[in-house]
Parts: sequence; C-alpha cells; structure tokens
Amino acid sequence: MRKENSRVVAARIIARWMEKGEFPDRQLADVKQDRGFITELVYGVVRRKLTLEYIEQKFVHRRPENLILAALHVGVYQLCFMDNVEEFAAINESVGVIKASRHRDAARAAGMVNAVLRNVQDEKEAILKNLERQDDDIRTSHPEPLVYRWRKQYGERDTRRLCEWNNIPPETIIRVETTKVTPSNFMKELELAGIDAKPHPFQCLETFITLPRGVPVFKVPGYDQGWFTVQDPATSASVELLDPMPGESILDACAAPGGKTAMIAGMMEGEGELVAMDVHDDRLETLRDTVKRTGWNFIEIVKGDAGRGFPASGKTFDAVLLDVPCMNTGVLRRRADARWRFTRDRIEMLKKTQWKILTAMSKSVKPGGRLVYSTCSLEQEENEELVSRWVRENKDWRLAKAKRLFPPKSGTDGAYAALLVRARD
Ligand SMILES: C[S@@+](CC[C@H](N)C(=O)[O-])C[C@H]1O[C@@H](n2cnc3c(N)ncnc32)[C@H](O)[C@@H]1O
Repeated sequence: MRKENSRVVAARIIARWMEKGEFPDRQLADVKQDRGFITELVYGVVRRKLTLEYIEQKFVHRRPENLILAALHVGVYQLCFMDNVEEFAAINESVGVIKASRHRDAARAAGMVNAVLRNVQDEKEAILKNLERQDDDIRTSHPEPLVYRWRKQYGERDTRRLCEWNNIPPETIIRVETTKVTPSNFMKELELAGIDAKPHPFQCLETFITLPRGVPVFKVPGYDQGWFTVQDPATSASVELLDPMPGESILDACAAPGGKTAMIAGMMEGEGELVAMDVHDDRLETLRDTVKRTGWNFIEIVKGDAGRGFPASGKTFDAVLLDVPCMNTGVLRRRADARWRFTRDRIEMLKKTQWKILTAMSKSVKPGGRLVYSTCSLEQEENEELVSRWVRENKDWRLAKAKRLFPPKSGTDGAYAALLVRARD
C-alpha cells in the first residue's frame, strides 16, 4: 500500500514542471520517501503527456489548472500504464491530490477528477484499443514534428521502434573501471552485497553492467573508490574512436559530468597529459566530483568556452574529444522531458554552436593529430551532415571513420561519433 502523499508529491512536481518548466529530475533530487514510486510516476506522466491528454480530452472539455491537470494525469497514467497499483488507490489518492491542495473550489475540482478517473476505469479496455489505432505521435507520446523528421531519416518501421523504445524506463548501467578492479571480482562483490547485477550485452573494449532497478549507486560496492562510473555503453563509441594511449596529450573539451574523461584516463593508464574542460560552473562541480572519485590525479580541470578555442592559445594536443551540446534525441528514454524541448529553432541554434566549437577547437590539434566529434543526438543535421560539410570546407582534415548507434538496434542509448584526422604539415 502506498503512502497517500506520494501521489501528492508527484502531482506537485508535475504541476511545477508544466507551470515553470522546472526540470523534473532536479525536483526529484529532494524527494527522500517512496522515491522509486514517485520517480516512476513523474517520469511516466512526463513521457506520456500527449497520450494522457488524448485520453482525457473525451471527458474534459476545457483545460483545467495545472495542479488539477497533474492530478488527472497521475490518475490516468496509473490506470492505463502501471500494472502494480490497485485501481481504487490510484483513483482515491489522485482525487486526494486536490483535497490536499488549497484550491478555492476543491470539492468541485475533486468531484471532476473523480468522475473522469471512474470513466477511464470503466472504459479502459476500449481506450487502450483505440489508442493502438492512433498515429505514433499520439500513441507513443512524441511531438509530431519529431516523428515526421525521424520517418524521413529512418523510415516508418524504425521510427515506430524508436518511439516505443523511448517509453521504456531506462536501466542504470555502470562501466567497470578495469584498472582498479577486475570485472569478475566486481561481480563477486556485488553478489556479496546482495545486488543481482547482469553484464550488459553490448560488445566493446569496456565492461558494462546493468544494475537491478531501485539500487542507489552510492550503495554499490566501490562507489567511493571509483571502481565504476554510471555510464551507458553508447558513451564508449566516441572514446574508442579517439583511442587514447598512455603518454599522449589529450583534451576533453566538453567534459562534464566526466564519464568519458574517466574512461580516457583509464585507457591512458594515468600516463601523459589529460585536460578536461567545461564552460559552466555547476557542470564543473560535477566534473570535479567524478575526477576525484576516479582517483586519477594527472587529470587537469580547466574552465573554458570551446567556442572560443582553448584558453592557453597556441597549445596543441595529440587528440581532442568534442562531446558537444546537442538535441539529446538519442537519450529520450533517460531524459523524460527532453522530447518536449524539441523545436526547429533549437536545432538551428545548436548546429551553429557545434560548428563554432568544431572550428575553434580543431586549432588545438597537432598536425597529424585526431579529433573526435560526438553527440547523443539521432539527427543527421547535427551529425553526418554537419561533419561532412565541415570536412568539405576544411581541406587539411579528413573523415577517417564514423559510428552511429540507433537505440532499438544497438540496445544502448543513441550516439554518433566521427574520427577526424588533421593532415601533417
Ligand atoms: C554532452 S555533455 C558532455 C558529457 C560528457 N562528455 C560525459 O561523458 O560525461 C556536453 C557538455 O558540454 C558543455 N558545454 C556546452 N557548451 C560548451 C562550451 N561552449 N565550451 C565548453 N563546454 C561546453 C556542457 O556544460 C556539458 O557539460
């Protein structure tokens, strides 16, 4: 049985997100009690917003205020998309959200929420059948322009698979720091701690492990000793293309929170020069935490704007990683609200930033050196198209290799990485 106020907490977070755009994950950071259930509810509602509105429109003829709408979403989501809750609790406690509020007409609003939820309960089977016949945007709750552009890039079938993939709650995956602990010893430690973890099937040089749901990472053995980093296997694509070697000089120019920096440090075995840069102070804090946890004290952290080039002008590196800011369309499963931030203007703005960063940072690569440009976007405009146009305009560079991971096929987050090589003088 759930505590009554879990739905109230979830509905308030959702209402604040709808009202002020406050990121749900930041709000969830303060939740201590019944965290797993509240997180599932909040992320589920945020992901399925369009589908929930579609279901509710039959019963609600004018958009209610945010808190009432949030209570409705919380109730309908539980009734239609959660198997592990009792329907009477889903209805009564979602109505309780209104009762617990200081709404000026709480009795009437609670009556309306109650009536809608009872209708949805009665008609649930027909509602879900009808939903199956709707187009992918309504059925899987994605903005229509995003679905449209994916169809043009990936075709009807893969777009449908991608939309469905994006609604599967993600697992927590960790990368074992093999310079600190062997994967088999680490698995033994997990077993001793009663954690039923599984090796992730994605094949690459690194070892990734899937944690069971609900295990806080700081309780996993070796957290403080830096035995692992929370990281999807897709993040390895760019670092493998970069192929850092012990003794080289490497710059990770958009580094926070530092997952790839940690992986590069391990591949360099602590030898050489590794500089991790980011422009935002709050992100630099997370980068410092990651670097500290890895224990690699040869990593130097620098604040700098990659769009303006490396702060110490004239300094060059054997290899540079540019994991640029992007539309994040490869990680929509993990970032529940990111799909609603997709706009044409945003992609245009990001493309300009990416081009600027690539142009400025290419000057910090030694002749004959390497640069890896990477994103967690599935948009060709930010990936293949941008890179091939840039190489056409910069004759002393060539595109040596590129990789793209498409989530439903790779079983990982989406990612793109391109290895560019600078000509020797
Ligand atoms: C995709 S994230 C990087 C993730 C990171 N590589 C990792 O594996 O953990 C992009 C990062 O670029 C940073 N960033 C954005 N614009 C930047 C700029 N002009 N210069 C440097 N860093 C920038 C952001 O603060 C963000 O931390």
